[in-house]
Amino acid sequence: MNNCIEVKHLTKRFEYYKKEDGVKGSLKNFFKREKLIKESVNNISFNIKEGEFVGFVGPNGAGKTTTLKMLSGILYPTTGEINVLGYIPWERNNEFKRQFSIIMGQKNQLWWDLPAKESLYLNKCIYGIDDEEYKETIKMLADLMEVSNIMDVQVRRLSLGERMKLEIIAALLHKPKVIFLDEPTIGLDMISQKKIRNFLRYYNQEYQATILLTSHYMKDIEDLCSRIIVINEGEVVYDGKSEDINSIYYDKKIITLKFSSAVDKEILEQFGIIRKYDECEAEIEVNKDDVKRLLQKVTDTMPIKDFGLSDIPLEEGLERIYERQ
Ligand SMILES: Nc1ncnc2c1ncn2[C@@H]1O[C@H](COP(=O)(O)OP(=O)(O)OP(=O)(O)O)[C@@H](O)[C@H]1O
Repeated sequence: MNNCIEVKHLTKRFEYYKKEDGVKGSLKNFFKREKLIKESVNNISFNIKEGEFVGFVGPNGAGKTTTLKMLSGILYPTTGEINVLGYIPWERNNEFKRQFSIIMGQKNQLWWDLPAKESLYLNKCIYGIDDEEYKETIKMLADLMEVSNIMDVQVRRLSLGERMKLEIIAALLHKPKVIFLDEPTIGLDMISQKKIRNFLRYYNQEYQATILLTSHYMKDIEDLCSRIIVINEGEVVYDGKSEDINSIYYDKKIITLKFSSAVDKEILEQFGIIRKYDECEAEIEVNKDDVKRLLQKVTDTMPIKDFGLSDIPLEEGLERIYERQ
């Protein structure tokens, strides 16, 4: 498959001035300003193939949004090259604009005082979508997101989740081939997050859309992205399969136990590493091969009310990657 996004040695350096406190400080700044430089993105390179769904993760301030803004042409890079669908994003070619979308969970594109359907209609006109196609697409997207009944409601009256679903519909009306998603599920409840995840999965598969997703919710990344690019302090520190992030833990599992009466921590320690303990509840890290034998022993000898088995959370592998830097 062809590369749809190519990034080579991309760097973004922001220059700004130190602001001193108070009136005296402002006066001083007026005559002599101290220039500061922030290297938000530092020499990153990666390629993304057509139809890939890639997670772009990193701690706060790592450079994710800055990169997405450069990929969509909102910001110029300081140095480096970007090619998206054969276009240089900051040249803002009209053909390019018709083929991508950027959705930012913290920014609105819908008009606050109008019903959502009017903002959607505005996008129809901007993108020159014909009437029949518009009707069909709106119906299909609104049904999938279950928002047909709120199209007439003024945007300011909608809940955060409802608004986000409509923001996504507005951004996808022109059926973009490339989508940059910056925290689309931020602040949403679990049900809305799941609905949006299902929708994005469907859209990616149905239209072979290429999607680059940033999210601090690891469930979004785990559920949707087979590849993850990790950025930290402006540098790419991992680019590979999501499942390999926790490869160091490949032989580990977590057993969660709930007891009907208190169990001593010392007794549990013989089974593995205690990750959490609270008299009637415990989480123990164990070797995969021992799970069956340990569960048998635990159920035979302890007042078990409930138990569960899970993998080591993705966050832990990511933390190790951040710390390694
Ligand atoms: N216009 C600007 N001027 C100066 N510094 C900036 C500017 N925009 C961003 N930065 C800095 O660049 C760094 C990267 O910011 P960016 O928004 O890309 O991070 P992020 O990875 O998206 O973080 P978060 O997860 O918190 O959204 C931050 O330290 C930020 O303060």
